[in-house]
Amino acid sequence: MEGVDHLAFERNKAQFDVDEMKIVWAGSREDFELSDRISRLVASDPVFRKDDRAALGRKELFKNTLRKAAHAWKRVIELRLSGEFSALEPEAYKLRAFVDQPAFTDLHWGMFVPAIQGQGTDEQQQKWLPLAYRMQIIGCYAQTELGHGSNVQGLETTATFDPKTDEFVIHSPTLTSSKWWPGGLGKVSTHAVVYARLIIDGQDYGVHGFIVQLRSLDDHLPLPGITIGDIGMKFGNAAYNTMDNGVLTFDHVRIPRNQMLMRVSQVTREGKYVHSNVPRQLVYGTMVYVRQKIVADASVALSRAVCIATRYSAVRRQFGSHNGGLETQVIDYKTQQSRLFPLLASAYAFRFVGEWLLWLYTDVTERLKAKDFSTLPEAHACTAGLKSLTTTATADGIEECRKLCGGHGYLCSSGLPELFAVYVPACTYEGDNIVLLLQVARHLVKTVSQLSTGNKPVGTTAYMARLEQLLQYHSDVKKAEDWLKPNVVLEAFEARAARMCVACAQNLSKFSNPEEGFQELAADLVEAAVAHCQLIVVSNVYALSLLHKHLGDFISTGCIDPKQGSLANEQLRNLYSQVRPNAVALVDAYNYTDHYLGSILGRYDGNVYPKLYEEAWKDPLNDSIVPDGFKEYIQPLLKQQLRNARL
Ligand SMILES: CC/C=C\C/C=C\C/C=C\C/C=C\CC/C=C/C(=O)SCCNC(=O)CCNC(=O)[C@H](O)C(C)(C)COP(=O)(O)OP(=O)(O)OC[C@H]1O[C@@H](n2cnc3c(N)ncnc32)[C@H](O)[C@@H]1OP(=O)(O)O
Ligand SMILES: Cc1cc2nc3c(=O)[nH]c(=O)nc-3n(C[C@H](O)[C@H](O)[C@H](O)COP(=O)(O)OP(=O)(O)OC[C@H]3O[C@@H](n4cnc5c(N)ncnc54)[C@H](O)[C@@H]3O)c2cc1C
Repeated sequence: MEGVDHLAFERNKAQFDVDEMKIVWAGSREDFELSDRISRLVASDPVFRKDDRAALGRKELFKNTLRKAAHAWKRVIELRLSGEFSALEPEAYKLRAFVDQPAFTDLHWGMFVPAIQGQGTDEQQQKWLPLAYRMQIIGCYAQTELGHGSNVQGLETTATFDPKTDEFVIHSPTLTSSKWWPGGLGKVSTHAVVYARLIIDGQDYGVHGFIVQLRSLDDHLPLPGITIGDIGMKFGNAAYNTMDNGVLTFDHVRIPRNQMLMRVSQVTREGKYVHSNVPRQLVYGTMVYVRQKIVADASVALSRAVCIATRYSAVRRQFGSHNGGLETQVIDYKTQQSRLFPLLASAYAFRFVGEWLLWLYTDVTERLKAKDFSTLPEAHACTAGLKSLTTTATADGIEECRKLCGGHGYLCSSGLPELFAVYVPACTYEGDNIVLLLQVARHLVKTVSQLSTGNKPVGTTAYMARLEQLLQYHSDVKKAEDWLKPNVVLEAFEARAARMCVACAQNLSKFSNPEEGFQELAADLVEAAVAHCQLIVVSNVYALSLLHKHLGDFISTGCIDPKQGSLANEQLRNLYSQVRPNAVALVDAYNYTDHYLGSILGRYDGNVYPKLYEEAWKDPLNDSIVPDGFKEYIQPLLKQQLRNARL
């Protein structure tokens, strides 16, 4: 019934202050109040309706996205929201809070602006950023090509310096050098940061970033030498098809020398290449920035799915009725809890590790300003590893939440299919997850190999300094509740990660060619990297469910024995019982509006069945009782069969 809270009985079980937890989840009271204000404004603004997307064709869908993005920008200005979040929050988040679907603004604010901020000189920032902030130009990040994405050093687009005219000639020498995938490129962006091989006097200096105008600011037509378009439909119906991922080729396009991003390296008027004594990898800085953002993004996406699945699991009853009484809530089944509650814990764990990663990123950014590159390897390994870990867990978690909702989870009106389709490319963009884990493995193997040189490991690898102790370690857990002690859990995870890393390093040492060994052992190295990244994220409930899931590692590395493994599982069940009365309150703390969730199963009031039934009739297929095509194709067949039967 309208207005009745069908989940009130669940909310009354909460054993903590939900309003306080809302502040914890938002990060601060100010951020809670601002995000609460924006989400309610968006929910009440008809421009931001989301329930029509499944029925729109690609062109209508895209046009609608442009309309939303323009309206969102106008509202951000009207409400003077610009700059209100913490200094590090670009406009992207305010716009994303309004538009809540992939749009060109993600790349303008999330990559084009940060690339200029991170790799542009002060003069270049002074020239280009005001234009970008006022959206007088719209930018994208054009790095990936048809033939290369993971292998950035394999990019083929060239930027050849012409000393006669003091220009770079940007060119696509091969079909595979076509820029391919950049979001916002296909139909909207007027400019791009283009990654190309710097060529001076025939010498190749590797990949650098260049600001290139793509379209006229008058009529939006492609400039001479530019061929540009959309790469076509992607996975899912609406999903990422609200984004114009594009294809772009250059036919000897000329740009002024001062449009090469020159904070890291410079080219003088005479054509001399100057590489200031900074790591060449700073050219990858934008990717590091977005990877750390993606970790926070994972907690948002996973919490949306968990919110839907938790509320619906409390509403859904199946089996268990005695003497005509109520059937059992599916959230009371231990199997449902063992699948759902670790995801609930993961959403919180990823939220908190995302805050820590933002601190690490901010710290390394400050150090870079002081030419202190000491924590750059740690920042690269942590952003790469946690981006990989959290996006894989979130993509798998959203799919698990769909399954936790049974048949109704497969309806678009559950919100889960769309959430999955929009989210899954996160395992690929900003770095394929396996490629990134191999980066972490390189860092770990290097750390282990340097232990003998007296190089003290720091940061997230500091536990490697206690290698001798960790290699002798065996858990002294005697009873289930011992697994509730944080240090007991932490030591088990440290020992597992250390032993898996050392085993890889020892096996690598058997190869005369280290690169050959690395390739041969890549699968083991990835598992060691996952163990290290999980150690970073570990928190009680999240940790024990991981320990149970990866029990084989813990036992095969000798950290724990089967009995201790079963005690961990027993403790996990006890924890599920403690989470159970708080489950609905824990997802209420995300403070998502029904509009933002876009899910009938996840409605705050739990009024699922009447709304599911009501929604079904809105489907265009129900516009007519007899569907188009029936009389044309099926009825003649039926009548013919009937005639045949009478003969
Ligand atoms: C609102 C939106 C705002 C923000 C985003 C918010 C949320 C997220 C939501 C949505 C995201 C929005 C849109 C997504 C759009 C997607 C965009 C893209 O996909 S952009 C393209 C991304 N492409 C990649 O990630 C490519 C992956 N490949 C690489 O990074 C490199 O090729 C690789 C690191 C794999 C190899 O590089 P290479 O130069 O060959 O180095 P090598 O492996 O030899 O290592 C040499 C040396 O360098 C160190 N190193 C490598 N990378 C880095 C780095 N980034 N930083 C620091 N150091 C690095 C490496 O460790 C090694 O060191 P040692 O020599 O061993 O010491
Ligand atoms: C939705 C979406 C949006 C995107 N937006 C942008 C954008 O705005 N700008 C941009 O520049 N790019 C963008 N990209 C491109 C994206 O960055 C690349 O697709 C990504 O980096 C993966 O590279 P790839 O496609 O070359 O994959 P590949 O590297 O070809 O991966 C294919 C397979 O090879 C494996 N593999 C590759 N190398 C190794 C190795 N050394 N060892 C072991 N296995 C390996 C991978 O694990 C994977 O299984 C986007 C992509 C998507 C899907």
